[in-house]
Amino acid sequence: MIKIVVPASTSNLGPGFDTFGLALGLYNIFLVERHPSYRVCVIGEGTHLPRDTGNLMVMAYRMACSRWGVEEVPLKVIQINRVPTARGLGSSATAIVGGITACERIHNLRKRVEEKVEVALELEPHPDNILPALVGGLVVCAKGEEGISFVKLDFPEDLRVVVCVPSVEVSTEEARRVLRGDVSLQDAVFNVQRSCLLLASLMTRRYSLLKEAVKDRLHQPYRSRLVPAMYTVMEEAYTAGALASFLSGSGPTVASLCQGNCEKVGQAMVRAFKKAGVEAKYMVLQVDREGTRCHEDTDVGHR
Ligand SMILES: Nc1ncnc2c1ncn2[C@@H]1O[C@H](COP(=O)(O)OP(=O)(O)O)[C@@H](O)[C@H]1O
Ligand SMILES: N[C@@H](CCOP(=O)(O)O)C(=O)O
Repeated sequence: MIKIVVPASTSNLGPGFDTFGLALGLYNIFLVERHPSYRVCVIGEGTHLPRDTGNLMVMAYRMACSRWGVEEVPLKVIQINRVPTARGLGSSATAIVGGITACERIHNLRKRVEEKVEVALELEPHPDNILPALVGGLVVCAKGEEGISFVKLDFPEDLRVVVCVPSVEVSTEEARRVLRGDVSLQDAVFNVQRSCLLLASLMTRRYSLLKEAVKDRLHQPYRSRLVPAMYTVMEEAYTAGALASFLSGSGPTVASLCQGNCEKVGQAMVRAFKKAGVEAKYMVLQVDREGTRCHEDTDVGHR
């Protein structure tokens, strides 16, 4: 049996829509072995997920087999999910990366990251969760005619990510539908300035700049109507001592970067959601620096 461990991720980080992704120390585990027919068992988050070839992990496995010219063998998959689904924490990316990695391992292939991303993009058109799930850390990515370009950066060790996960689900598909197809030059410039400022302030540890650097005009304003009290939750996070606060991926989770005050920030965000009538929970997470890892023929413990 092969154990594939894939990290969650928070993407966009405010202004870097479809560009920035950060791997988180929260994991989905996929236990995989050859089997006479496809079988999927889901433990933990997402017990509603398909148990057959309609499961995204299996779809990704089959897609990778077909693109890489190997004959698929049916799999038994046990998913141990810790990443909440449809909350903006890259759950779907874990499934896609899990399936592609399963193909690589079962069929003894060694593929470059770029080759895996190429397959992944057929199932999820934005690379900003796929890449951190694969390689870990803070990833900057760009999709071009020649394929994917990316750089993995060292995220400051002293920062934690406090995620506040509301009980409501928002599918990424729906959260992309509410966006505008065109943007003004002013808004484009606003986001370019802040995306660059965000990277510069993280790389030089100028944390006082982060609050301005995570502002966004391309997606958060439109998504705020899908996420009750979104801006109030961010404001309360700042009042409690957060350095930065933004919508995690397409939401509805709100993520805050903190150097201290993590519990205080988490509790403040939960209270703000509650005031708007929405139950929520928070988690204080480290950044994952390794990305996807595999253990073969191991005695399978629950990480
Ligand atoms: N852990 C998972 N395993 C299998 N399929 C998943 C998983 N997480 C999400 N999916 C599939 O991906 C689809 C899209 O999920 P999405 O709304 O993008 O969630 P997220 O924001 O958590 O990535 C879901 O409808 C579901 O079918
Ligand atoms: N850049 C994408 C990220 C979606 O992430 P998810 O975790 O919500 O699937 C977007 O903003 O749509």
